[in-house]
Amino acid sequence: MDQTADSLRTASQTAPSCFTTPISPVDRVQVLAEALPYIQRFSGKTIVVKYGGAAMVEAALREQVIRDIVFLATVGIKPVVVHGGGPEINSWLARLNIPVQFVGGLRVTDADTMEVVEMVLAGKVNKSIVQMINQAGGSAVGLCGRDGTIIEARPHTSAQEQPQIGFVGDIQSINPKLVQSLLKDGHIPVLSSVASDEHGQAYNINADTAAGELAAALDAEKLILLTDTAGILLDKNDPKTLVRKLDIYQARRLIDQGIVVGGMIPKVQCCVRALAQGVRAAHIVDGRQMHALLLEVLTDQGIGSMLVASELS
Ligand SMILES: Nc1ncnc2c1ncn2[C@@H]1O[C@H](COP(=O)(O)OP(=O)(O)O)[C@@H](O)[C@H]1O
Ligand SMILES: CC(=O)N[C@@H](CCC(=O)OP(=O)(O)O)C(=O)O
Repeated sequence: MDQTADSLRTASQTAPSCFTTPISPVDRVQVLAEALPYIQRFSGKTIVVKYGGAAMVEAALREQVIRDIVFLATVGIKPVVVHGGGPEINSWLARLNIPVQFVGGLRVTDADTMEVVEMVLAGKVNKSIVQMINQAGGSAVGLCGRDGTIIEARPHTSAQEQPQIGFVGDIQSINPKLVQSLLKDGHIPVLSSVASDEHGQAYNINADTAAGELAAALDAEKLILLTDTAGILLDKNDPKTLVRKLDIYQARRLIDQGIVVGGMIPKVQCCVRALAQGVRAAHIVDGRQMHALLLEVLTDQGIGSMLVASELS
C-alpha cells in the first residue's frame, strides 16, 4: 500500500445543515432523524472525549461542547470527559509569579508548579465543567487520577536525563473500575489528568495521554480529541489539506516525515496507542467548530481526522 502523504484522503466538506447552527428544540428533532442510525450504533458504547484548547476557553463554544456531551448521554451513549486546562494553569502561574516553561510540549513541573497544577485542574477547571454539565441537565461526577487510583503515575521517561522536568508523569497503570461504575449508574465522569505514584507523590500528566490510555482501559468505541485545528493537516497552515481518514501506519509516517509536529505529535501518538489497544476509532477534531462532537460522532463524513487501526483500502 502506498503510504506517502499524497495517498491520504484529504477533503473539505459541508456539514449537514442541522449541525451548522445552534440546536434549538425544533432543530433537535431534525438532528435526531439524521443522526438516528449513529445513535443506534453507538448506544451503550463508551466515548472518551478530551476537552481542551479553544473549545474550553471561549464561553460560547464551551456551552456548545457541554450541551453536546449531555446530548450524547441523553441518547444512551456513554461519554467520559478528560479535560486539559493548560491556559488556565499558565494564567494562575503568572499571577503567582511562577515561571512557565515547556520541554517537548510538556510543562516543566517543579513542586510549586505541581501544587498549582493540581489546584487548577483537579479543583477549579474540573468543578466548573462538572457544574456546567449538571446545569445542562446531565449528572457529572468530577474526579482526578488519584480518585479510586484511576491513574497510577510514574516519573516521565525523560526525567533521568532531564531532571528539571520535575513531576511530569507517565502512566504506570489505569484502573477503570470507578469510571465504569459511574457510567453504569448513568453519570458522566469528568477526569483531570493529575495522578499520584505508589508513594502518594502527585504527578502532572498530559491530558491527551491520559485520555488515550483511559479510552484503551475502558475498551472505548471512540477517543475524540477536541483541539484548535481542523484535524491532521498535510500543511499545518492550510485547513484544505485536512486528512479525513488514516490508519496507524500512515499516522506514524506523518510523524516520521515531519508533517505532524509540535503539539500534534502527542495527540497522534496517543491515538495510535489507543487504537493498538483496541479502541475502534480515534478522532482529532476542531473544537472551535459548532457542534464538532455531534458532527464527528453522528454523521458519516465527520468533520475532523479519523484514525483507525487497520490499513485502509
Ligand atoms: N500536521 C499538523 N496538522 C495540524 N496541526 C498541527 C500539525 N502539526 C503541528 N500542528 C500543531 O498542533 C497544534 C495542536 O496541538 P496543541 O497546541 O498542543 O493543542 P491543544 O492545546 O488543543 O492540546 C495545532 O494548533 C498546530 O499548530
Ligand atoms: C505535563 C503537562 O504538560 N501537563 C499539562 C496538563 C494539562 C493539559 O494537558 O492541558 P491542555 O490539554 O489544555 O494542554 C499541563 O500542565 O499543561
